[in-house]
Amino acid sequence: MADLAELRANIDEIDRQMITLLAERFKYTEEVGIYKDQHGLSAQDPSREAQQFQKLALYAEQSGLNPRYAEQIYRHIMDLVISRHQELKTVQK
Ligand SMILES: O=C(O)C(=O)C[C@]1(C(=O)O)C=C[C@@H](O)C=C1
Repeated sequence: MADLAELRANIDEIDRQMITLLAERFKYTEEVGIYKDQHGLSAQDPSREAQQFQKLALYAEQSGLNPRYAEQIYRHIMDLVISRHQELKTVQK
């Protein structure tokens, strides 16, 4: 059994990688938000989300992650993205 410091070092490294990937994901969703604003599209796209949640559940199962955790984490991420897209739409032009 690894000691606590070793376990926490692994967690810290995963957190570093997750933040890097989240920053990258939010850069792309920012571009999507600008595109949606310019083309008069809704901030939220439920059919796209349904496809994503299906894939996320599969990835979670394949990785041994509780699919409900994946769903809750991504629901929160997407809600943040939707809020940002709504904000982009209300910016004075
Ligand atoms: O793909 C889009 O249309 C997005 O706005 C991105 C995103 C996402 O974070 O993946 C966010 C909100 C939408 O409801 C669907 C997906």
